Amino acid sequence: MASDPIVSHLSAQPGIQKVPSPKLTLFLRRGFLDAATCAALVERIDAHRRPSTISDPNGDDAFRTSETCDLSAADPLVAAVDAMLAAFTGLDPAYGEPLQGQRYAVGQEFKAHTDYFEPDGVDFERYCSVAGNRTWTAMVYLNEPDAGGATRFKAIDKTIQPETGKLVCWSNRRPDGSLNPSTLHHGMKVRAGTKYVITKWYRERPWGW
Ligand SMILES: O=C(O)CCC(=O)C(=O)O
Ligand SMILES: [Fe+2]
Repeated sequence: MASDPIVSHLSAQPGIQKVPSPKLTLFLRRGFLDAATCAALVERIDAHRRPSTISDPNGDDAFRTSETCDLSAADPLVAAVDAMLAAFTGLDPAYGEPLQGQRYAVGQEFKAHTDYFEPDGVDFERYCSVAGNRTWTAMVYLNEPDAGGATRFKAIDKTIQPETGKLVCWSNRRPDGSLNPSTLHHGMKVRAGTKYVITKWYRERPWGW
């Protein structure tokens, strides 16, 4: 099979680490953002947060208990970070959803989920009719909570610890293009301190704004 150009692009980036797994295409890059940029993003998240939501509600009101911040693309810092993510991943910025921040206080989490939308889910049309499903996820930890808050990929038994500025990115699809359930991941409960991340999701087609 022809190699995925995004995987080739990512593999060539300085400082990149590929997590060895036949099940999942997952990369890490420590120090992707510097501490000052992370701190500036944390300030924005603190100022503009709202309760996080989920698609395809499953009856568990405690499934995602964090708060979310829609970061403004008109903010030069946000635009610069967005451009860095596109350049680093090789993904077309036109295919990206608006950058979001997530904040987890003690006890908050995002239980095991996949970032793609289930094609047979009630919310599929609503979220995917224009831009298609999510292809790649890029996430950057903005700080280090005092305890807890790791991201766990159960299917490959890999737990990633938050570290200021560390980028995690993965394909939500298998090499043949099918949705990959092995991307199941859990933003684990923060036990002490507060956790901040930014998340960027890319789609199959342009986002449309
Ligand atoms: O906070 C984390 O570690 C994971 C966040 C996540 O999976 C998401 O926002 O989709
Ligand atoms: Fe996720």
